[in-house]
Amino acid sequence: MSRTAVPPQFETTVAPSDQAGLPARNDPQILRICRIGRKLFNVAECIVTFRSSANAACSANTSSSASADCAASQMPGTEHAGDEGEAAFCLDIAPSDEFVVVPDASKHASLSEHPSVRGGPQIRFYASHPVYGQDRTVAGAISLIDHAPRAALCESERQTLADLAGLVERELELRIVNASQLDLQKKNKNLRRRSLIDPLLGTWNRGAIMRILTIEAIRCDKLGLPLGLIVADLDHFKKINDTYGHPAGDAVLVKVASRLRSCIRPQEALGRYGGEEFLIVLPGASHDTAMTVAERMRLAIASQPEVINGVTLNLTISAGVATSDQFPAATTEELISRADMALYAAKDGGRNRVVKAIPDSN
Ligand SMILES: Nc1nc2c(ncn2[C@@H]2O[C@H](COP(=O)(O)OP(=O)(O)OP(=O)(O)O)[C@@H](O)[C@H]2O)c(=O)[nH]1
Repeated sequence: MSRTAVPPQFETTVAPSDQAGLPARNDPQILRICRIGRKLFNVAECIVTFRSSANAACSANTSSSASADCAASQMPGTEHAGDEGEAAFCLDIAPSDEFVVVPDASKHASLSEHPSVRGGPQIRFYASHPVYGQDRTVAGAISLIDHAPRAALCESERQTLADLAGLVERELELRIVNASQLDLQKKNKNLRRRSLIDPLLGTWNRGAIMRILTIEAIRCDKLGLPLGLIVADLDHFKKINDTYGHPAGDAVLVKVASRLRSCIRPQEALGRYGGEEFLIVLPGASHDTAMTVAERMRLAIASQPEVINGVTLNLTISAGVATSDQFPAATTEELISRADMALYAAKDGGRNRVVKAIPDSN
């Protein structure tokens, strides 16, 4: 439906504003202020309207329907005939940077032509105070509407309307603070996550897997559960780098990490302990279980060649296993050292094998 042009003194000057933090339509806090305004002034309607970045559509001289693009809060339960309702009337009138009062719109030179004055809700009295955003530009307005003519507002009434506008401004400020706090929390979370993840492999990095190991060791100890550790290392990886280049070596590491990850359960953790060395933490895993997982990992790598840049590579890993049920008095560092020693034994033994840590014989 085409809209009646509003008089120049009420014309919306289109200035796209930042919408972040603008209250939603029928925001409960803004509605509360509207209810207070309605009661205080004993008027039919108290309406808060905001400019949105879609305000181009709110321009008085466009023919498109604008109210859907602009936020308007009003008392619930009031009747509106589409664009001819009170909210649409307020949205038609630009949030001026001055206090505006029209005692009888039907006698106003240009507003008398507005469809909401000539017919529809029969608007007569109209008063409005600007609402400022954080940048001190006009963000919207708080308006009073009545269906009978009224006297212009006295000084103290103007002050009351200005105070209500101040409350709306406070709500806007709160929303902006809340929005930036949420944004900050999200960024912090992402940063924290990034600081724990290996950027190449997407596994836990060394710091993170060590923390997981410490936490799980304490938890398992409290629950009387064993804790299993696997240290796994790619065999002859230097040769791959030297033959096919570092990027191909990186691609191999990514594939190996992915295969290793497929061998563990969600409560177990895979971390990059060094260049091509992985540490796997298995909470609740006994010696036998940890050996089974390590053997599953070895097979997952060795059973099928990997194709990198069109080159087929037969990969293998060696692994050392140590568990707390084997070494009940060991610290986490000692357990890692035991698993490491077993890994060296696997390398010495010819690679592509799993070796368990041997308790001292005395
Ligand atoms: N492409 C790539 N190579 C890495 C990365 N980190 C470490 N390396 C390489 O991994 C290789 C490890 O070599 P070595 O320690 O001799 O181990 P290896 O050749 O696998 O021999 P064994 O472990 O004894 O079987 C070195 O060439 C490192 O440069 C990485 O992130 N990307």
